[in-house]
Amino acid sequence: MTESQLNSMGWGEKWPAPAKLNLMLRITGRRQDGYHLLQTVFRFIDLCDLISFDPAVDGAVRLRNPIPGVPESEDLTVRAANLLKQYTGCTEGVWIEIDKNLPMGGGLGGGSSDAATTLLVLNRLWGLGLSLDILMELGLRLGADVPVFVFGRNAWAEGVGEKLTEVSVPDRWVVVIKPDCHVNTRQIFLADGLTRNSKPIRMTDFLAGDARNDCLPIVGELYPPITKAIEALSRFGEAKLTGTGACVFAEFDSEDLARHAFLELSEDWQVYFAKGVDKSPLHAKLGQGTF
Ligand SMILES: C[C@](O)(CO)[C@H](O)COP(=O)(O)OP(=O)(O)OC[C@H]1O[C@@H](n2ccc(N)nc2=O)[C@H](O)[C@@H]1O
Ligand SMILES: Nc1ncnc2c1ncn2[C@@H]1O[C@H](COP(=O)(O)OP(=O)(O)OP(=O)(O)O)[C@@H](O)[C@H]1O
Repeated sequence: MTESQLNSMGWGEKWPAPAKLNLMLRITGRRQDGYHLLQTVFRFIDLCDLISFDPAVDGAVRLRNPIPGVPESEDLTVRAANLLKQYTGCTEGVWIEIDKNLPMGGGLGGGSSDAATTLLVLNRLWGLGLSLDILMELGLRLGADVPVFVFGRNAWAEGVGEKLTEVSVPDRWVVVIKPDCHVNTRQIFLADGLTRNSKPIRMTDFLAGDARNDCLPIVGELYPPITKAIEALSRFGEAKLTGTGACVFAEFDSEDLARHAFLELSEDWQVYFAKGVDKSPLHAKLGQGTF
């Protein structure tokens, strides 16, 4: 096949892997296997990693640019591609290249989103014909945040984050601070002082303003830079923690106010400026066709 034929199929193209924010997060219980039952609202933003795929003739799954500190076989894109091969018996190989823009250990779900993009795009490029439901189920085996990135719409989530209902949240501009620390999600979920018995709420309660994150007290205690970032962002808007952190964010109705906050905070912090979107940029690029 010629290079232009391969490109027209989507090989060699850059596919987005967007970030998510948790607009609220309640921990309502714990399963026998230790995983926590949550209620959360996932909101997509337009900050993205970019991932490209090229055919590999030897049938292996390989990374062109492994992420420092993450062994190639543990990278979530490699695990996602190998899971697809194992599940379907597909014998194809692939070279994966990740332009990493999303901070790691930030609560923006970067690794999970990279995995979801790999599942969806290779399903298309390898012609596997798996449904969105099956891809979400495979995604859940890789991490609790992967299914929503396969789902591709802002969502109210329950279970460990895999029971998803599409929701409409207001269009907003977003400023995100990445404090200078990495939060280990597992450590937070194992912490003694973590609230694990929040009363479940309904979507209408969230829309009426009940939007706390149960991880914040313990995360703030363990990571002082996150408390400082919340204080700094609170000068401009309602500052919240996404997931287990480390990132904190505020939403703005006005682009000008968001830009003002972004510029002021940029002097002292690693800051990102983003726009909330209803649909994952990956799904927008994949279009309506079969997955
Ligand atoms: C905090 C959130 O980001 C909210 O969206 C997610 O719940 C975390 O999702 P994730 O990073 O994909 O998490 P995983 O990679 O599945 O799990 C990391 C570790 O966090 C703990 N974990 C995670 C999710 C969950 N609902 N309960 C848990 O107890 C488990 O100990 C697990 O070993
Ligand atoms: N492609 C990848 N990109 C980023 N991290 C990866 C990747 N593959 C594996 N990882 C591992 O996953 C860990 C968590 O990374 P990630 O960026 O998803 O964190 P996060 O934003 O806190 O995610 P979450 O909100 O889902 O908890 C990293 O520290 C790294 O060890």
